[in-house]
Amino acid sequence: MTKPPGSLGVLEDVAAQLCGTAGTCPPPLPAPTAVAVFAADHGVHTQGVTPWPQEVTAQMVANLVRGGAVVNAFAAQLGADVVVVDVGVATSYAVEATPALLRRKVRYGTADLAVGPAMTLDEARLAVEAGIEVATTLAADHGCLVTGDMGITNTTASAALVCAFTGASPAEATGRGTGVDDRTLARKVEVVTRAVARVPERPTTPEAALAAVAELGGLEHAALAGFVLGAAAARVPVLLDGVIAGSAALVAAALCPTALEHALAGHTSAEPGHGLALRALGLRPLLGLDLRLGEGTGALLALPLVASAARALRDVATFDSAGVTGKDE
Ligand SMILES: O=C(O)c1ccc[n+]([C@@H]2O[C@H](COP(=O)([O-])O)[C@@H](O)[C@H]2O)c1
Ligand SMILES: Cc1cc2nc[nH]c2cc1C
Repeated sequence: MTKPPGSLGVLEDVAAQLCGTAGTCPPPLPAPTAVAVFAADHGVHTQGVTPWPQEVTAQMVANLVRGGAVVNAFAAQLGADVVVVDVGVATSYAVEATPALLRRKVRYGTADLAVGPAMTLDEARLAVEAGIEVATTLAADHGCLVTGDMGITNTTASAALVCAFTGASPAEATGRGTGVDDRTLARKVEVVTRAVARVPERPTTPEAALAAVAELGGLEHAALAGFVLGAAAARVPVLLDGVIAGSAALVAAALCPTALEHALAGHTSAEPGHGLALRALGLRPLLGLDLRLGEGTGALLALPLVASAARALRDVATFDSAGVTGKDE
């Protein structure tokens, strides 16, 4: 290629990874792209760990399906499709049947992870399978999958998963989520501490990973773990969003370590557990914009970088074809 070796830095790693995922060089463009926004509610909401009412999850599902959320605006900018997947929304919403909403509800919100298992092993497995199914279906006509999430309280479950899978302390891994005050943050750390104490540290087997996500997770975390596995099995790159996807990717890595070879980290969010998860996974985030929205927004912003990495390998002339003299050896 007509450039000094290594001059595209991290994008060269991205390009090589895209080749490995597709099994071809140059790689296909990461297009068309689909964002799957996994939505669910959390019993731990009763502990007062977020200022937002639980109903906001259902209300945002309706907003996402109508195209009014930030992720819809970012997806429109890039020509990406947005699909909302209800794996566990607790309250009702009035949305007509549409391909933009997949109803895959496993249960109406999890149980309170502060006091006991968030869900049963069977429910965790069903949510993982829903994620695999959605990825498999989307991968049939998309060249890139993007993770999204919507779930009031889900940064508490994310922090608990990061602690369990990385060994980080609750104080390091727990953040302000949507923007909680000091008292709420202290309560959140205390809840995460109690929950993590019930789980054996650093699950590495598939059985232990499923047990940990059942104990601590949200239904969207389990589904996102499945989504990562499904994308890998279909050999389509999966671009991860924020701390919810990052903590779910820890579950996916314990279910099937090689699946993460097909994952890219779009950004690091402001939530401290996210950086901890990415470091444990060995994933380098493409952007760092202090985002803390979720929905898939940060991952989508990184999509043009991934596309440019593919373009470089596909379109750039070689020294021979362009008649450019190589460097002296
Ligand atoms: O993506 C992130 O890293 C991220 C960081 C902070 C908040 N969020 C979003 O905010 C919601 C959860 O925040 P909270 O404070 O209710 O736990 C949920 O809908 C997430 O998508 C997302
Ligand atoms: C309004 C709102 C939108 C969101 N999108 C993702 N998480 C969210 C949380 C809230 C509160």
